[in-house]
Amino acid sequence: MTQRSSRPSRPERAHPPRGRTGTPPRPPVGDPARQAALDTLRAVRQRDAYANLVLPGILRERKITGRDAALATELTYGSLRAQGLLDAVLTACADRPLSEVDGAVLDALRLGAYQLLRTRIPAHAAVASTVDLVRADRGSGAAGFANAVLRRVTGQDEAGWVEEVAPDEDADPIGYLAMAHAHPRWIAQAFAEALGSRGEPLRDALAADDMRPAVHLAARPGQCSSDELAAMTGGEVAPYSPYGVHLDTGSGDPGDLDPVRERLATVQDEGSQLCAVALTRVPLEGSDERWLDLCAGPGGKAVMLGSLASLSGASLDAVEKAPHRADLIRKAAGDVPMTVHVADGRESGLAEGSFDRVLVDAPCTGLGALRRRPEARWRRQPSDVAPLARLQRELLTAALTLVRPGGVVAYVVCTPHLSETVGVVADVARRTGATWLDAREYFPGVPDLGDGPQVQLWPHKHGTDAMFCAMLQRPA
Ligand SMILES: C[S@@+](CC[C@H](N)C(=O)[O-])C[C@H]1O[C@@H](n2cnc3c(N)ncnc32)[C@H](O)[C@@H]1O
Repeated sequence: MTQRSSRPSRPERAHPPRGRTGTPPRPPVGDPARQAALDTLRAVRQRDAYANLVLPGILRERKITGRDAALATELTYGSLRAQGLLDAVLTACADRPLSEVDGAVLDALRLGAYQLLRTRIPAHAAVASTVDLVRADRGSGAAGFANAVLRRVTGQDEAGWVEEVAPDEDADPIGYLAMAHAHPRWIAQAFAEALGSRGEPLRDALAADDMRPAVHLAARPGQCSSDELAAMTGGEVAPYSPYGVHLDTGSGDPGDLDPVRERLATVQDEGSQLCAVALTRVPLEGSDERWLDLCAGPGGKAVMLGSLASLSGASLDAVEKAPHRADLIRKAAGDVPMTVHVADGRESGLAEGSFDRVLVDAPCTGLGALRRRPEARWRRQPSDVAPLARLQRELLTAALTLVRPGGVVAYVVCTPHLSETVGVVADVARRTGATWLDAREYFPGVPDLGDGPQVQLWPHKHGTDAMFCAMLQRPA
Protein backbone atom coordinates (compact mmCIF):
# COMPACT_ATOMS: atom_id res chain seq x y z
CA MET A 1 0.00 0.00 0.00
CA THR A 2 1.34 3.43 -0.90
CA GLN A 3 1.61 5.89 1.99
CA ARG A 4 0.22 9.29 1.26
CA SER A 5 2.49 12.15 2.12
CA SER A 6 0.42 14.84 3.76
CA ARG A 7 -2.73 14.16 5.65
CA PRO A 8 -5.52 16.29 7.01
CA SER A 9 -4.84 17.39 10.51
CA ARG A 10 -6.87 16.21 13.46
CA PRO A 11 -9.86 18.52 13.94
CA GLU A 12 -10.66 19.84 17.35
CA ARG A 13 -14.20 19.35 18.58
CA ALA A 14 -16.15 22.59 18.47
CA HIS A 15 -18.76 21.50 20.98
CA PRO A 16 -19.86 18.29 22.66
CA PRO A 17 -21.26 15.77 20.20
CA ARG A 18 -24.98 15.66 19.84
CA GLY A 19 -27.19 12.68 19.14
CA ARG A 20 -25.90 10.55 22.02
CA THR A 21 -29.39 9.89 23.34
CA GLY A 22 -30.15 7.21 20.75
CA THR A 23 -32.77 9.43 19.10
CA PRO A 24 -31.99 9.84 15.41
CA PRO A 25 -31.34 13.47 14.55
CA ARG A 26 -34.14 15.27 12.78
CA PRO A 27 -33.68 15.17 9.05
CA PRO A 28 -32.39 18.43 7.61
CA VAL A 29 -35.05 19.90 5.41
CA GLY A 30 -32.76 19.95 2.41
CA ASP A 31 -31.41 16.40 2.30
CA PRO A 32 -33.87 13.81 3.54
CA ALA A 33 -32.39 11.01 1.39
CA ARG A 34 -28.85 11.24 2.76
CA GLN A 35 -30.10 11.78 6.30
CA ALA A 36 -32.22 8.62 6.05
CA ALA A 37 -29.19 6.71 4.72
CA LEU A 38 -26.99 8.06 7.50
CA ASP A 39 -29.49 7.20 10.23
CA THR A 40 -29.75 3.66 8.86
CA LEU A 41 -25.97 3.25 8.81
CA ARG A 42 -25.91 4.39 12.41
CA ALA A 43 -28.57 1.87 13.46
CA VAL A 44 -26.65 -0.91 11.72
CA ARG A 45 -23.41 0.09 13.45
CA GLN A 46 -24.80 0.80 16.90
CA ARG A 47 -27.54 -1.80 17.27
CA ASP A 48 -26.49 -4.50 14.85
CA ALA A 49 -29.74 -3.68 13.05
CA TYR A 50 -30.64 -4.99 9.61
CA ALA A 51 -30.69 -2.23 7.03
CA ASN A 52 -33.51 -3.80 5.05
CA LEU A 53 -35.71 -3.62 8.16
CA VAL A 54 -34.64 -0.16 9.37
CA LEU A 55 -34.60 1.85 6.15
CA PRO A 56 -38.16 1.11 4.95
CA GLY A 57 -39.43 2.22 8.39
CA ILE A 58 -37.50 5.49 8.22
CA LEU A 59 -38.73 6.16 4.69
CA ARG A 60 -42.31 5.48 5.69
CA GLU A 61 -42.12 7.52 8.90
CA ARG A 62 -40.58 10.54 7.19
CA LYS A 63 -42.79 10.17 4.10
CA ILE A 64 -39.76 9.96 1.84
CA THR A 65 -40.82 8.69 -1.57
CA GLY A 66 -39.85 8.70 -5.24
CA ARG A 67 -36.36 9.81 -6.17
CA ASP A 68 -35.36 10.59 -2.59
CA ALA A 69 -36.37 7.11 -1.46
CA ALA A 70 -34.48 5.56 -4.37
CA LEU A 71 -31.38 7.63 -3.54
CA ALA A 72 -31.57 6.75 0.16
CA THR A 73 -31.86 3.06 -0.70
CA GLU A 74 -28.96 3.08 -3.15
CA LEU A 75 -26.68 5.02 -0.79
CA THR A 76 -27.53 2.92 2.26
CA TYR A 77 -27.21 -0.51 0.72
CA GLY A 78 -24.27 0.50 -1.44
CA SER A 79 -22.31 1.97 1.49
CA LEU A 80 -22.93 -1.14 3.58
CA ARG A 81 -21.99 -3.58 0.82
CA ALA A 82 -18.80 -1.71 -0.01
CA GLN A 83 -17.76 -1.05 3.58
CA GLY A 84 -14.45 -2.95 3.52
CA LEU A 85 -13.25 -1.18 0.39
CA LEU A 86 -14.48 2.20 1.64
CA ASP A 87 -12.70 1.70 4.96
CA ALA A 88 -9.45 0.79 3.24
CA VAL A 89 -9.66 3.99 1.19
CA LEU A 90 -10.65 6.12 4.18
CA THR A 91 -7.76 4.64 6.17
CA ALA A 92 -5.41 5.78 3.45
CA CYS A 93 -6.91 9.28 3.58
CA ALA A 94 -7.27 9.92 7.32
CA ASP A 95 -4.69 11.06 9.82
CA ARG A 96 -5.66 8.42 12.40
CA PRO A 97 -6.90 4.85 12.49
CA LEU A 98 -10.61 4.57 11.73
CA SER A 99 -11.07 2.97 15.15
CA GLU A 100 -10.30 6.41 16.62
CA VAL A 101 -12.80 8.25 14.43
CA ASP A 102 -16.12 9.11 16.06
CA GLY A 103 -18.66 6.48 14.91
CA ALA A 104 -21.16 9.00 13.56
CA VAL A 105 -18.45 10.74 11.56
CA LEU A 106 -17.27 7.39 10.19
CA ASP A 107 -20.81 6.58 9.01
CA ALA A 108 -20.88 9.88 7.14
CA LEU A 109 -17.41 9.32 5.68
CA ARG A 110 -18.49 5.93 4.35
CA LEU A 111 -21.58 7.52 2.84
CA GLY A 112 -19.48 10.23 1.23
CA ALA A 113 -16.79 7.86 -0.01
CA TYR A 114 -19.42 5.57 -1.51
CA GLN A 115 -20.88 8.48 -3.48
CA LEU A 116 -17.43 9.49 -4.69
CA LEU A 117 -16.27 6.03 -5.72
CA ARG A 118 -19.36 4.20 -6.82
CA THR A 119 -21.95 6.71 -8.03
CA ARG A 120 -22.10 9.41 -10.65
CA ILE A 121 -22.98 12.07 -8.10
CA PRO A 122 -20.62 15.00 -8.81
CA ALA A 123 -17.69 15.04 -6.37
CA HIS A 124 -18.41 18.54 -5.07
CA ALA A 125 -22.00 17.57 -4.26
CA ALA A 126 -20.94 14.34 -2.55
CA VAL A 127 -18.38 16.13 -0.40
CA ALA A 128 -20.50 19.18 0.43
CA SER A 129 -23.60 17.17 1.32
CA THR A 130 -21.61 14.85 3.58
CA VAL A 131 -19.83 17.72 5.30
CA ASP A 132 -23.20 19.40 5.91
CA LEU A 133 -24.52 16.25 7.58
CA VAL A 134 -21.45 16.01 9.80
CA ARG A 135 -21.64 19.67 10.71
CA ALA A 136 -25.33 19.38 11.65
CA ASP A 137 -24.66 16.34 13.83
CA ARG A 138 -21.13 16.77 15.18
CA GLY A 139 -20.15 20.39 14.75
CA SER A 140 -17.71 22.32 12.61
CA GLY A 141 -14.50 20.65 13.83
CA ALA A 142 -15.74 17.24 12.73
CA ALA A 143 -17.03 18.79 9.51
CA GLY A 144 -13.53 20.10 8.77
CA PHE A 145 -12.07 16.66 9.31
CA ALA A 146 -14.68 15.04 7.03
CA ASN A 147 -14.04 17.66 4.38
CA ALA A 148 -10.30 17.03 4.42
CA VAL A 149 -10.63 13.25 4.29
CA LEU A 150 -13.17 13.25 1.48
CA ARG A 151 -11.13 15.70 -0.56
CA ARG A 152 -8.33 13.16 -0.45
CA VAL A 153 -10.75 10.46 -1.60
CA THR A 154 -11.55 12.57 -4.66
CA GLY A 155 -7.89 12.23 -5.66
CA GLN A 156 -8.61 9.13 -7.73
CA ASP A 157 -11.44 6.92 -8.90
CA GLU A 158 -12.41 3.50 -7.58
CA ALA A 159 -10.07 1.60 -9.90
CA GLY A 160 -7.16 3.82 -8.87
CA TRP A 161 -7.89 3.30 -5.20
CA VAL A 162 -8.20 -0.46 -5.63
CA GLU A 163 -4.71 -0.53 -7.16
CA GLU A 164 -3.48 1.42 -4.17
CA VAL A 165 -5.16 -0.36 -1.27
CA ALA A 166 -5.56 -3.96 -2.54
CA PRO A 167 -2.87 -6.63 -2.23
CA ASP A 168 -0.77 -7.25 -5.32
CA GLU A 169 -2.89 -9.14 -7.87
CA ASP A 170 -0.16 -11.62 -8.86
CA ALA A 171 0.94 -12.37 -5.31
CA ASP A 172 -2.56 -12.65 -3.85
CA PRO A 173 -5.22 -12.89 -6.56
CA ILE A 174 -7.98 -13.77 -4.10
CA GLY A 175 -7.11 -10.87 -1.78
CA TYR A 176 -7.02 -8.53 -4.76
CA LEU A 177 -10.43 -9.61 -6.07
CA ALA A 178 -11.86 -9.53 -2.56
CA MET A 179 -10.86 -5.87 -2.18
CA ALA A 180 -11.88 -4.91 -5.72
CA HIS A 181 -15.38 -6.34 -5.19
CA ALA A 182 -15.70 -5.38 -1.53
CA HIS A 183 -15.77 -8.83 0.07
CA PRO A 184 -13.89 -10.00 3.14
CA ARG A 185 -10.98 -12.13 2.01
CA TRP A 186 -12.19 -15.29 3.79
CA ILE A 187 -15.48 -15.14 1.92
CA ALA A 188 -13.72 -14.67 -1.42
CA GLN A 189 -11.55 -17.65 -0.46
CA ALA A 190 -14.67 -19.75 0.26
CA PHE A 191 -16.15 -18.77 -3.13
CA ALA A 192 -12.85 -19.65 -4.83
CA GLU A 193 -12.83 -23.10 -3.23
CA ALA A 194 -16.45 -23.75 -4.21
CA LEU A 195 -15.83 -22.59 -7.78
CA GLY A 196 -12.46 -24.31 -8.05
CA SER A 197 -11.10 -21.04 -9.43
CA ARG A 198 -9.24 -17.94 -8.38
CA GLY A 199 -9.47 -16.40 -11.85
CA GLU A 200 -12.28 -15.27 -14.13
CA PRO A 201 -15.12 -17.30 -12.51
CA LEU A 202 -14.21 -15.90 -9.08
CA ARG A 203 -14.09 -12.37 -10.47
CA ASP A 204 -17.53 -12.86 -12.07
CA ALA A 205 -18.98 -14.38 -8.90
CA LEU A 206 -17.74 -11.57 -6.65
CA ALA A 207 -18.78 -8.89 -9.13
CA ALA A 208 -22.32 -10.31 -9.40
CA ASP A 209 -22.47 -10.63 -5.62
CA ASP A 210 -21.56 -6.97 -5.30
CA MET A 211 -24.60 -5.73 -7.21
CA ARG A 212 -28.06 -4.94 -6.04
CA PRO A 213 -30.24 -7.90 -7.04
CA ALA A 214 -33.63 -7.82 -8.69
CA VAL A 215 -36.59 -8.66 -6.51
CA HIS A 216 -37.86 -12.19 -7.16
CA LEU A 217 -41.48 -13.12 -6.61
CA ALA A 218 -43.01 -16.59 -6.49
CA ALA A 219 -46.55 -17.06 -7.73
CA ARG A 220 -48.44 -19.28 -5.33
CA PRO A 221 -49.05 -22.60 -7.05
CA GLY A 222 -52.76 -23.12 -7.64
CA GLN A 223 -53.54 -19.42 -7.06
CA CYS A 224 -51.78 -17.55 -9.81
CA SER A 225 -49.46 -18.31 -12.74
CA SER A 226 -46.11 -16.65 -13.31
CA ASP A 227 -47.53 -15.10 -16.53
CA GLU A 228 -50.40 -13.56 -14.59
CA LEU A 229 -48.07 -12.37 -11.83
CA ALA A 230 -45.74 -10.77 -14.38
CA ALA A 231 -48.70 -8.98 -15.97
CA MET A 232 -49.95 -7.78 -12.58
CA THR A 233 -46.58 -6.43 -11.45
CA GLY A 234 -44.94 -5.33 -14.69
CA GLY A 235 -42.17 -7.85 -14.01
CA GLU A 236 -40.65 -10.53 -16.21
CA VAL A 237 -41.26 -14.24 -16.04
CA ALA A 238 -38.21 -15.85 -14.43
CA PRO A 239 -36.02 -18.03 -16.63
CA TYR A 240 -36.03 -21.24 -14.56
CA SER A 241 -38.62 -21.41 -11.81
CA PRO A 242 -42.11 -22.26 -13.11
CA TYR A 243 -43.50 -19.85 -10.51
CA GLY A 244 -40.94 -17.07 -10.64
CA VAL A 245 -41.13 -13.41 -11.68
CA HIS A 246 -38.26 -10.92 -11.62
CA LEU A 247 -38.98 -7.34 -10.78
CA ASP A 248 -37.05 -4.11 -10.57
CA THR A 249 -38.91 -2.27 -7.84
CA GLY A 250 -36.39 0.51 -7.29
CA SER A 251 -36.86 1.55 -3.72
CA GLY A 252 -40.35 0.19 -3.22
CA ASP A 253 -41.11 -2.45 -0.62
CA PRO A 254 -42.15 -5.56 -2.57
CA GLY A 255 -44.27 -6.55 0.44
CA ASP A 256 -46.56 -3.65 -0.54
CA LEU A 257 -47.37 -5.10 -3.96
CA ASP A 258 -51.03 -6.04 -4.34
CA PRO A 259 -50.43 -9.68 -5.34
CA VAL A 260 -48.16 -10.13 -2.32
CA ARG A 261 -50.63 -8.47 0.04
CA GLU A 262 -53.42 -10.60 -1.41
CA ARG A 263 -51.31 -13.76 -0.91
CA LEU A 264 -51.23 -14.61 -4.58
CA ALA A 265 -47.44 -14.38 -4.46
CA THR A 266 -44.53 -14.27 -2.06
CA VAL A 267 -41.17 -12.53 -2.18
CA GLN A 268 -38.67 -15.36 -2.68
CA ASP A 269 -35.38 -15.72 -4.49
CA GLU A 270 -35.68 -17.86 -7.62
CA GLY A 271 -32.98 -20.20 -6.29
CA SER A 272 -35.04 -20.89 -3.17
CA GLN A 273 -38.07 -21.61 -5.33
CA LEU A 274 -36.07 -24.04 -7.44
CA CYS A 275 -34.76 -25.95 -4.41
CA ALA A 276 -38.22 -26.32 -2.84
CA VAL A 277 -39.77 -27.40 -6.14
CA ALA A 278 -36.89 -29.84 -6.81
CA LEU A 279 -37.81 -31.83 -3.69
CA THR A 280 -41.33 -32.34 -5.06
CA ARG A 281 -40.00 -33.55 -8.42
CA VAL A 282 -38.09 -36.60 -7.20
CA PRO A 283 -40.09 -39.69 -8.25
CA LEU A 284 -40.99 -41.93 -5.30
CA GLU A 285 -42.15 -45.51 -5.15
CA GLY A 286 -44.98 -46.09 -2.70
CA SER A 287 -46.70 -43.52 -0.54
CA ASP A 288 -46.34 -39.79 -1.13
CA GLU A 289 -48.66 -38.22 1.35
CA ARG A 290 -46.66 -36.65 4.14
CA TRP A 291 -44.12 -33.91 3.62
CA LEU A 292 -41.98 -32.19 6.25
CA ASP A 293 -40.10 -28.89 6.34
CA LEU A 294 -37.67 -29.35 9.25
CA CYS A 295 -36.27 -25.78 9.50
CA ALA A 296 -39.23 -23.84 8.25
CA GLY A 297 -39.09 -20.30 9.66
CA PRO A 298 -39.99 -17.73 8.42
CA GLY A 299 -41.93 -19.91 6.02
CA GLY A 300 -40.94 -19.01 2.45
CA LYS A 301 -40.34 -22.57 1.28
CA ALA A 302 -43.09 -23.91 3.56
CA VAL A 303 -45.65 -21.79 1.68
CA MET A 304 -44.37 -23.13 -1.63
CA LEU A 305 -44.29 -26.74 -0.38
CA GLY A 306 -47.66 -26.44 1.39
CA SER A 307 -49.27 -25.11 -1.80
CA LEU A 308 -47.78 -27.91 -3.92
CA ALA A 309 -48.65 -30.51 -1.28
CA SER A 310 -52.28 -29.53 -1.22
CA LEU A 311 -52.44 -29.65 -5.04
CA SER A 312 -51.08 -33.19 -4.99
CA GLY A 313 -53.16 -34.42 -2.05
CA ALA A 314 -50.29 -34.47 0.46
CA SER A 315 -49.99 -32.70 3.82
CA LEU A 316 -47.15 -30.57 5.18
CA ASP A 317 -45.67 -30.40 8.68
CA ALA A 318 -43.38 -27.48 9.43
CA VAL A 319 -40.88 -27.53 12.32
CA GLU A 320 -39.17 -24.41 13.66
CA LYS A 321 -37.11 -24.03 16.80
CA ALA A 322 -37.66 -20.31 17.47
CA PRO A 323 -41.22 -19.53 18.63
CA HIS A 324 -41.26 -16.08 17.03
CA ARG A 325 -40.20 -17.56 13.70
CA ALA A 326 -42.90 -20.22 14.03
CA ASP A 327 -45.35 -17.31 14.33
CA LEU A 328 -43.94 -15.90 11.11
CA ILE A 329 -44.63 -19.25 9.40
CA ARG A 330 -48.26 -19.17 10.55
CA LYS A 331 -48.59 -15.62 9.30
CA ALA A 332 -46.96 -16.44 5.96
CA ALA A 333 -49.07 -19.58 5.57
CA GLY A 334 -52.47 -17.85 5.79
CA ASP A 335 -54.85 -20.36 4.23
CA VAL A 336 -52.11 -22.71 2.98
CA PRO A 337 -52.70 -25.92 4.92
CA MET A 338 -49.82 -26.98 7.16
CA THR A 339 -49.19 -28.01 10.76
CA VAL A 340 -46.58 -25.88 12.52
CA HIS A 341 -44.54 -27.39 15.37
CA VAL A 342 -42.25 -25.40 17.65
CA ALA A 343 -39.45 -27.89 18.24
CA ASP A 344 -35.78 -28.56 17.75
CA GLY A 345 -35.54 -30.46 14.48
CA ARG A 346 -32.93 -32.75 16.01
CA GLU A 347 -35.44 -33.97 18.60
CA SER A 348 -38.79 -32.99 17.12
CA GLY A 349 -40.80 -35.80 18.72
CA LEU A 350 -42.29 -36.57 15.28
CA ALA A 351 -42.55 -40.28 14.44
CA GLU A 352 -39.49 -41.82 12.83
CA GLY A 353 -39.92 -43.01 9.27
CA SER A 354 -43.26 -41.22 8.90
CA PHE A 355 -42.52 -38.75 6.09
CA ASP A 356 -42.17 -39.29 2.36
CA ARG A 357 -40.34 -36.05 1.55
CA VAL A 358 -38.33 -33.89 3.94
CA LEU A 359 -36.74 -30.49 3.37
CA VAL A 360 -33.78 -29.51 5.55
CA ASP A 361 -33.28 -25.81 4.76
CA ALA A 362 -30.65 -25.58 7.44
CA PRO A 363 -29.38 -22.52 9.31
CA CYS A 364 -26.17 -21.45 7.60
CA THR A 365 -23.71 -18.57 7.21
CA GLY A 366 -25.84 -17.14 4.39
CA LEU A 367 -22.75 -16.41 2.30
CA GLY A 368 -24.83 -17.17 -0.79
CA ALA A 369 -27.35 -14.43 -0.08
CA LEU A 370 -25.03 -11.53 0.70
CA ARG A 371 -26.55 -9.51 -2.17
CA ARG A 372 -29.81 -9.32 -0.27
CA ARG A 373 -28.31 -8.55 3.16
CA PRO A 374 -26.00 -5.61 2.59
CA GLU A 375 -24.30 -5.58 5.99
CA ALA A 376 -24.00 -9.36 6.39
CA ARG A 377 -20.64 -9.85 4.69
CA TRP A 378 -18.86 -7.70 7.27
CA ARG A 379 -20.63 -9.30 10.23
CA ARG A 380 -20.07 -12.94 9.51
CA GLN A 381 -16.86 -14.48 10.84
CA PRO A 382 -14.93 -17.59 9.78
CA SER A 383 -15.52 -18.94 13.28
CA ASP A 384 -19.27 -19.10 12.48
CA VAL A 385 -18.75 -21.95 10.03
CA ALA A 386 -17.78 -24.92 12.23
CA PRO A 387 -20.68 -24.73 14.74
CA LEU A 388 -23.16 -24.27 11.91
CA ALA A 389 -21.72 -27.25 10.01
CA ARG A 390 -22.13 -29.37 13.15
CA LEU A 391 -25.78 -28.30 13.50
CA GLN A 392 -26.34 -28.93 9.79
CA ARG A 393 -25.00 -32.50 10.09
CA GLU A 394 -27.23 -33.15 13.09
CA LEU A 395 -30.34 -31.80 11.37
CA LEU A 396 -29.67 -33.74 8.17
CA THR A 397 -29.10 -36.92 10.20
CA ALA A 398 -32.38 -36.35 12.03
CA ALA A 399 -34.17 -35.84 8.71
CA LEU A 400 -32.90 -39.20 7.50
CA THR A 401 -34.54 -40.89 10.47
CA LEU A 402 -37.83 -38.99 10.01
CA VAL A 403 -38.12 -39.94 6.34
CA ARG A 404 -39.40 -43.43 5.52
CA PRO A 405 -37.19 -46.00 3.80
CA GLY A 406 -37.22 -45.08 0.10
CA GLY A 407 -38.23 -41.49 0.92
CA VAL A 408 -36.18 -38.44 -0.05
CA VAL A 409 -34.50 -35.61 1.84
CA ALA A 410 -33.46 -32.33 0.21
CA TYR A 411 -30.57 -30.65 2.03
CA VAL A 412 -30.55 -26.94 1.16
CA VAL A 413 -28.38 -24.05 2.36
CA CYS A 414 -27.88 -20.52 1.03
CA THR A 415 -24.11 -20.71 1.08
CA PRO A 416 -21.49 -22.16 -1.22
CA HIS A 417 -19.01 -22.76 1.65
CA LEU A 418 -17.76 -26.32 1.13
CA SER A 419 -17.79 -27.07 4.87
CA GLU A 420 -21.53 -26.36 4.90
CA THR A 421 -22.36 -28.01 1.58
CA VAL A 422 -20.60 -31.13 0.24
CA GLY A 423 -18.69 -31.49 3.51
CA VAL A 424 -21.94 -31.97 5.43
CA VAL A 425 -23.65 -34.17 2.84
CA ALA A 426 -20.68 -36.47 2.22
CA ASP A 427 -20.21 -37.02 5.94
CA VAL A 428 -23.89 -37.74 6.67
CA ALA A 429 -24.32 -39.95 3.58
CA ARG A 430 -21.32 -42.02 4.65
CA ARG A 431 -22.46 -42.42 8.23
CA THR A 432 -26.15 -43.14 7.47
CA GLY A 433 -25.73 -45.14 4.25
CA ALA A 434 -28.14 -42.77 2.44
CA THR A 435 -27.96 -42.69 -1.35
CA TRP A 436 -26.79 -39.42 -2.85
CA LEU A 437 -29.14 -38.79 -5.83
CA ASP A 438 -28.21 -36.61 -8.79
CA ALA A 439 -30.06 -33.41 -7.86
CA ARG A 440 -29.39 -31.87 -11.28
CA GLU A 441 -32.22 -33.98 -12.75
CA TYR A 442 -34.70 -32.02 -10.63
CA PHE A 443 -33.54 -28.63 -11.90
CA PRO A 444 -34.69 -29.09 -15.53
CA GLY A 445 -33.62 -26.35 -17.94
CA VAL A 446 -31.12 -24.82 -15.52
CA PRO A 447 -27.76 -24.63 -17.30
CA ASP A 448 -24.22 -24.89 -16.01
CA LEU A 449 -24.82 -27.16 -13.02
CA GLY A 450 -21.41 -28.81 -13.15
CA ASP A 451 -20.67 -32.48 -12.55
CA GLY A 452 -23.20 -33.13 -9.79
CA PRO A 453 -24.58 -34.90 -7.92
CA GLN A 454 -25.17 -31.69 -5.95
CA VAL A 455 -26.51 -28.44 -7.37
CA GLN A 456 -24.74 -25.17 -6.60
CA LEU A 457 -26.51 -22.11 -8.01
CA TRP A 458 -24.66 -18.79 -8.42
CA PRO A 459 -25.65 -15.16 -8.95
CA HIS A 460 -23.24 -14.79 -11.90
CA LYS A 461 -24.47 -17.96 -13.63
CA HIS A 462 -28.14 -18.16 -12.75
CA GLY A 463 -29.10 -14.74 -11.39
CA THR A 464 -30.15 -16.45 -8.15
CA ASP A 465 -28.67 -16.47 -4.68
CA ALA A 466 -25.88 -19.04 -4.31
CA MET A 467 -28.19 -21.83 -3.10
CA PHE A 468 -26.90 -25.34 -2.61
CA CYS A 469 -29.13 -28.42 -2.91
CA ALA A 470 -28.36 -32.11 -2.43
CA MET A 471 -30.88 -34.97 -2.56
CA LEU A 472 -30.46 -37.98 -0.30
CA GLN A 473 -32.61 -41.09 -0.39
CA ARG A 474 -33.02 -43.34 2.63
CA PRO A 475 -32.27 -46.90 1.53
CA ALA A 476 -35.48 -48.97 1.12
C1 LIG B 1 -32.39 -20.98 6.56
S1 LIG B 1 -33.65 -20.70 7.68
C2 LIG B 1 -35.01 -21.48 6.89
C3 LIG B 1 -35.66 -20.63 5.86
C4 LIG B 1 -37.04 -21.15 5.48
N1 LIG B 1 -36.99 -22.52 5.04
C5 LIG B 1 -37.68 -20.30 4.41
O1 LIG B 1 -37.59 -20.65 3.22
O2 LIG B 1 -38.27 -19.26 4.76
C6 LIG B 1 -33.30 -21.82 8.97
C7 LIG B 1 -34.35 -21.84 10.08
O3 LIG B 1 -34.01 -22.91 10.96
C8 LIG B 1 -34.30 -22.52 12.28
N2 LIG B 1 -33.55 -23.41 13.18
C9 LIG B 1 -32.32 -23.21 13.72
N3 LIG B 1 -31.97 -24.28 14.46
C10 LIG B 1 -32.98 -25.16 14.38
C11 LIG B 1 -33.22 -26.44 14.92
N4 LIG B 1 -32.31 -27.01 15.70
N5 LIG B 1 -34.37 -27.05 14.63
C12 LIG B 1 -35.30 -26.47 13.84
N6 LIG B 1 -35.14 -25.25 13.30
C13 LIG B 1 -33.99 -24.61 13.56
C14 LIG B 1 -33.90 -21.06 12.32
O4 LIG B 1 -34.56 -20.42 13.40
C15 LIG B 1 -34.38 -20.60 10.95
O5 LIG B 1 -35.69 -20.10 11.02
